[in-house]
Amino acid sequence: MAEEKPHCKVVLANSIAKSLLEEVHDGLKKIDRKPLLVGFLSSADPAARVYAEWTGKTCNENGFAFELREVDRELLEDAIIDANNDAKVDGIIVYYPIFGNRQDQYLQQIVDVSKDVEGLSHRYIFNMYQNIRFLDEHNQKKSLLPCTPLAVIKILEYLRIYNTILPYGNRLHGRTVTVINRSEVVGRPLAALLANDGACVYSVDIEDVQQFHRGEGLRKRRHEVVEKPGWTLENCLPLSDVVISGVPGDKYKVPLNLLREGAVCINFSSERNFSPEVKEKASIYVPAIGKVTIVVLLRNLLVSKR
Ligand SMILES: NC(=O)C1=CN([C@@H]2O[C@H](COP(=O)(O)OP(=O)(O)OC[C@H]3O[C@@H](n4cnc5c(N)ncnc54)[C@H](O)[C@@H]3O)[C@@H](O)[C@H]2O)C=CC1
Ligand SMILES: Nc1nc(=O)c2c([nH]1)NC[C@@H]1CN(c3ccc(C(=O)N[C@@H](CCC(=O)O)C(=O)O)cc3)C=[N+]21
Repeated sequence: MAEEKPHCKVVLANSIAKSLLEEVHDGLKKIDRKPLLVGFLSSADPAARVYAEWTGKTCNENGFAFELREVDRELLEDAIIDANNDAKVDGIIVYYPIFGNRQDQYLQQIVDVSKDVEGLSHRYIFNMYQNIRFLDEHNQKKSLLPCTPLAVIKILEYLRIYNTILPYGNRLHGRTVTVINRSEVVGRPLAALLANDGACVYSVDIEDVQQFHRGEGLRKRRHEVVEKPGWTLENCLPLSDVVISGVPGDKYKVPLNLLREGAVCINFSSERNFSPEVKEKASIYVPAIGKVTIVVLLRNLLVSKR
């Protein structure tokens, strides 16, 4: 008998973005004018330009104004300060990499917290790692989460990896997730967020493997990190219900032979980290997430205005 096609469901970012956009449209109705998002492009990275162009398109199609300011990187600091002080500007995003070193982190912190839609201001990142979910003591103002990690979470919610039978904050209890990338903008915050929600997370970078977890019975209030000396993907992948990969460059491929049968695979790299054969083994495959990230950006802008 001929073999049937593999039963992998490929979920595209577009369908997930659509359900989030409805929420954004509802939020827009509650404010009296068209919000203005300003993007600063001083990066030579082609991915940054493409991302900026998509952001503009998504804004225009959904009732936001977007202004792209292309400035020389030496003038960027003052340009950000001007936007901070301009009451007409509701949100600011600065595209990276610019200098590709610690100066980028310095510039990131120049953006006023109230206009930071990317959620990378120190205050937001601190709250995230500490598992503090609100900015005020009355739990009225939500602390923003970094866009790309939050986009991944929205995808996991959409895919029902988050179990809504469990209380909010513990909905990943029992899930094991591998995150391949530990950058300060995506991989490390993502591992922390998933672990704060109850998952056992293996965070893999080019050097080593770390485990992020709230401990047996989720007794801890926030995640702890332990080194896994000698561990590699060979140890993590066979244990993982979900594999999230974001390795830059077109050389890298996740070793599919190590994947658990029926794993959920998500790629956030600009390049495909999973070869097409992933569909032979995965139950769900999400090949790219950029469109969701942009909608989360708009959602963050609205949340910060509340
Ligand atoms: N879809 C989206 O919304 C977004 C996508 N990206 C994309 O994600 C990718 C990563 O971006 P960043 O985190 O900013 O990059 P980065 O260069 O700062 O970090 C790369 C990470 O991957 C790890 N890595 C590299 N080679 C590896 C290997 N062979 N095995 C295991 N780990 C390895 C590094 O150790 C590091 O932790 C890029 O392609 C970028 O364009 C970035 C931001 C948002
Ligand atoms: N401040 C800042 N924040 C960023 O988030 C940021 C940045 N700077 N600089 C540039 C990188 C790059 N980046 C991507 C966005 C979407 C896709 C992506 O996955 N896009 C398509 C995939 C395209 C394809 O089909 O190959 C999609 O989701 O449909 C990739 C990469 C965000 N970045």
